[in-house]
Amino acid sequence: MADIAKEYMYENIERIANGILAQTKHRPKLGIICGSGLGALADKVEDRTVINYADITGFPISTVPGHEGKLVIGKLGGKAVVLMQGRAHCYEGHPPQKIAIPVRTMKLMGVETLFVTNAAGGINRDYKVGDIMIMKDHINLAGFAGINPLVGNNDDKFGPRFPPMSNAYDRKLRDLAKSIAKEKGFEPFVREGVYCMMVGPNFETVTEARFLNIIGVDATGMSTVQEVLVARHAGMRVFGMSLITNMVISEYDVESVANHAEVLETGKARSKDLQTLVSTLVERMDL
Ligand SMILES: O=P(O)(O)O[C@H]1O[C@H](CO)[C@@H](O)[C@H]1O
Ligand SMILES: Nc1nc2[nH]cnc2c(=O)[nH]1
Repeated sequence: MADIAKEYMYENIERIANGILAQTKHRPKLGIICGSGLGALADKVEDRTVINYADITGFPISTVPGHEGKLVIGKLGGKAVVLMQGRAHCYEGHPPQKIAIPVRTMKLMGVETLFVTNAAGGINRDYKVGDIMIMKDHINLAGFAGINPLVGNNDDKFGPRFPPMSNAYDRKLRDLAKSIAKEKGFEPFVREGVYCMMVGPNFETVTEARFLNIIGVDATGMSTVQEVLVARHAGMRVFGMSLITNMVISEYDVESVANHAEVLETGKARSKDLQTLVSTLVERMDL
């Protein structure tokens, strides 16, 4: 089996993690990854240290609008957090093992729980643009094609060779999020469902949309799953939310098409509610 490239090795990730910790007084146990257009949550982080990904040697950089590329470390809901304002994606040319770097860095910084958020296209026909989907499970469709960050030599220091994935999304956190949604009057637009990762960067064809619907997918995107695989491999607790920024077109000959500008617009429109959900969850969860 091929050796792991130096940049993905434990010692390198440890170096990155220690370098970040040396720049902040905070010792976060919670990590949050903000998806397309959802980085405004960083404005709620107090007493913060901000580091550009570009200044962290070895960190994957995002080239996509709506992904600021900043690591924000500080206090949210009274708890120390490390928040990623934007993420890198495989379709930008990063190998999946590179997508693993930020999650493993957080783990070696002491993070035990990871929140992931993303913008996603609605596949479930009952969903509407602006709905927030609590992630119950995922399908790693990219993994079916061999794109999986856990492929290659396994370093047991990161986690076991064969990690289970049947309970990837923490049930207690999902229940807490649902009860907060009820209390805040968000129930009409908060769902729970299954996310599927496509590699992208193209949006889906009509037949792909129909296929995803048939196999039980509720929403689809081009990220998140790889981060969750790495986090669960490392024994981290995971919670995820998708903002439905558009409905994936599942009828032939429809004139309108999916586009990233619409994704960012919806992000802006619903981002306050998403921020409220996340920050209240952070405030109330055990860490
Ligand atoms: O998953 P996030 O990073 O939120 O972004 C989603 O939005 C972009 C497409 O508009 C893709 O990058 C897709 O994955
Ligand atoms: N694959 C995919 N990713 C998205 N991200 C936001 N919207 C979409 C979508 O419709 N499809």
